[in-house]
Amino acid sequence: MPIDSPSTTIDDDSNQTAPELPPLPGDLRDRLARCQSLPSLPAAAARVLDLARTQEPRLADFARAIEQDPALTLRLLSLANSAFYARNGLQVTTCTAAVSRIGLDATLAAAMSFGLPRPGARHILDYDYLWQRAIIAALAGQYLAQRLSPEHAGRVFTTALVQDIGIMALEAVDGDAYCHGIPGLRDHGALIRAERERFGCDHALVGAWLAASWGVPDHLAQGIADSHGPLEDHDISRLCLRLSCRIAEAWLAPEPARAISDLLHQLASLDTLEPNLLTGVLQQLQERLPSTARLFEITCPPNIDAITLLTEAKQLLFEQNLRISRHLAEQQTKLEALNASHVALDKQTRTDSLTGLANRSWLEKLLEVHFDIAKANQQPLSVMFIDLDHFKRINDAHGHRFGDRALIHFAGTLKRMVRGSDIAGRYGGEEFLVIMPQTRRHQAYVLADRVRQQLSKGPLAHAGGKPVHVTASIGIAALEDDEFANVEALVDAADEAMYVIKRGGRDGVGLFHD
Ligand SMILES: Nc1nc2c(ncn2[C@@H]2O[C@H](COP(=O)(O)OP(=O)(O)OP(=O)(O)O)[C@@H](O)[C@H]2O)c(=O)[nH]1
Repeated sequence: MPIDSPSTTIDDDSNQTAPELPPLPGDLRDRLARCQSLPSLPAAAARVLDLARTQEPRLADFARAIEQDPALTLRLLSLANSAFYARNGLQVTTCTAAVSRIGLDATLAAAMSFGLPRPGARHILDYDYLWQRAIIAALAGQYLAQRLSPEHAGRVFTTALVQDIGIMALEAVDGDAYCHGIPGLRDHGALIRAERERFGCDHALVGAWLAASWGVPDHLAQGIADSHGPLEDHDISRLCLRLSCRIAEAWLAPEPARAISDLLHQLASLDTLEPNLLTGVLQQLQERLPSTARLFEITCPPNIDAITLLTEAKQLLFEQNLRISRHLAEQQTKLEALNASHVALDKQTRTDSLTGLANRSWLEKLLEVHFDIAKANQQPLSVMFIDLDHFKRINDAHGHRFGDRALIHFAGTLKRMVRGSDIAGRYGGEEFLVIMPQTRRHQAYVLADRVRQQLSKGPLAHAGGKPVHVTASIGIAALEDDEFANVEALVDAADEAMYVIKRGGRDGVGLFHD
């Protein structure tokens, strides 16, 4: 029920059973129960609450209960005659008319807040700040709820107004120790953390316990207990309440524009809220805070121009986003550089450092993959095992470095001769392996013989101006008849075919099986 629409019920669903409140830590509950100076309700407010709990409360009964307390009556009359409620300009003079005009939720809120401790010398805590926070949250929450869930606007107003009564209770129970043990009231997040560390729970739960002990409707106590939850909540009245205290904190922050910009940033990720809603809330606060502060007899919170505040906040948010995207771009560049070095590193671990061909472990990994593919798709796959002949003699005759150059030269020749889909690698020493996917043994044979002929055609290198010829023994095995259980068997077969050639006099190509 919105605060400005009179009704004789507190809230449409106020009689629904709310979930039970989480229990207070045992020792704190005992201390609260023993404490003589907890905030209490004036008798008139207690009677208003009693009436609110009855099945069908009547307007006249409320008015009679309030009339018992002249100060509360005066407060209600001024509320009903304030600019917000007296839109038609007519003044009300009786309690019944006042209750009828402002609605029962606002009546309840006024009655409850009337009994709460006021700013004064007795308190160490900044009660001015607490009260300012309370009325800003109440107005903000009410505005939000009127737009998002009008039937809950009254409830949100009342709950937001009294959501921090737990702070008053903790001050009463723990005195100076509490006031000096907390980091102040202005950073609510830090306050909550300090309370949880000190008492095992925060003031929201204590406030809910206190409100329940006054006999408030269950939903009100539950609302107080829920008030510190995250903004990501699809329950609209909870969201309005939680957002209301964040708005209050931002309005009262030393740098409101920065605080609102942080809030805008948080709201950007919520799909439940339209960003423009915040503009309306801030304008509403600017308009209504002075009169509401007068009604509650507290110092008026700073008068901030809503439009300027939002413009500054959006500018700060824009600058912050710009900083974030610059930072992201820098991170991205770093990541790319890291990836590039990783790729380079990875390439190093895959290639043979002398020839630049695939090394043995990479060859084996690739062969595993091609072997599985060929088996699964019943495709041919051939491997060629090449062993250069009498290589020891080359090294012995011309030196190891010359041998190295010969190996590099052969690797280059081999790479140029194989197809793009083939993989040529150095298996070890003067041994090379070529993997030929989708290649039948007779096709592999043609390539192998071409390699052999290429070696015999021209010298592999020159030593002292003289050509140095190298021949090769080549063995081929093919996965055509499904006879090889694994890659090792296939490579062994090619190796065996190569050895047949070696034993037969070298410089030739042999097929496994032949
Ligand atoms: N220069 C050079 N020589 C290598 C390298 N790896 C292996 N070798 C040499 O290759 C030769 C292989 O000798 P063997 O296994 O006896 O075979 P081979 O002399 O080629 O004779 P067959 O294989 O029987 O024809 C050895 O002398 C190795 O030192 C290398 O990276 N660089």
